[in-house]
Amino acid sequence: MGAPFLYRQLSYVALNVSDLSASRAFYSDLLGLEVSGEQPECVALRCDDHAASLILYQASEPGLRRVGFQLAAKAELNKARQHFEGLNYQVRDIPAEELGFLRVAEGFRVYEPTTGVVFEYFASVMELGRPYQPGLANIQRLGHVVLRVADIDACWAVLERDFGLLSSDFVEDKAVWARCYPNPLHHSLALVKSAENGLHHVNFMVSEIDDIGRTRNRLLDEGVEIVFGPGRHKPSGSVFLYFLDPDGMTAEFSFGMEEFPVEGAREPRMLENSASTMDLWGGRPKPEFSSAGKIIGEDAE
Ligand SMILES: CC(C)c1ccc(C(=O)O)c(O)c1O
Ligand SMILES: [Fe+2]
Repeated sequence: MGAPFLYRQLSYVALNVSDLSASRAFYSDLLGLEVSGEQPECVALRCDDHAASLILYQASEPGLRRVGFQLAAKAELNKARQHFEGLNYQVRDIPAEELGFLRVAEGFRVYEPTTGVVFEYFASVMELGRPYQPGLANIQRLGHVVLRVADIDACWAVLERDFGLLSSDFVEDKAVWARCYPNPLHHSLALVKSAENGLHHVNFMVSEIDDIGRTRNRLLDEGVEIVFGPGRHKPSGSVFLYFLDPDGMTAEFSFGMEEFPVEGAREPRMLENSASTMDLWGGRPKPEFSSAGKIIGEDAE
């Protein structure tokens, strides 16, 4: 069956944070994202020419609030809406009072039923006049978001069937890396089997391998905890570094990623469930790796 609607890209990730000014400082002053919008209870930051790559909301508990996907065209947004309505999903318009801050023309939100993650869809999002200027690190773009999921088979069945994601690789009963067709990136979203649902990590892609090493040293100097890496992932081939944000949520910088053609893409590979699939260089994550961040469900927003 063909794709139910066409994606463009993972546009932004929204996190709840327990201390907005500490997280704002971490993502802007330490990582190099640029503050692109601010309200009393939330801050938008960007790492490309669009208005927001990461949105931070002051809240009592840290966690994943929402993921925002840009679709390929307005016609695809209409198609997606009809698709979800046809499947009896509750489709909610983005509230009018939020459109200005998000700088999107229109869109809607749906809940992924197995995890409660809010998916937001829009087609038209504002590009800012002044290009994003990488500062501390050459961040290219928001890369991907990964979820911890208790029932990985059920979650993947829904994401593939209803949300139109394609698998690029998987480890049976352990992980799925998924792309949003026809975006070429190996994955924009991934699932890792865990005891309970939650945020696993948010990834930012850098354009120079030196940014991985330099970031490691800069973050160590600033007392930030590195929890895994530097290393190289087998699935996408990227070189990675994971570290903790002020709430203990995990962020990743990565360099390089396999890209898929629109037509004639290779089949998803079934990869071995082994430490070297996650790090070909033989590293091991610390226990704090991907341990913080709940999924903020419908009632909490
Ligand atoms: C360890 C995590 C789940 C992981 C594994 C592989 C890749 C990749 O191939 O790019 C990741 O980005 C990950 O975050
Ligand atoms: Fe990742």
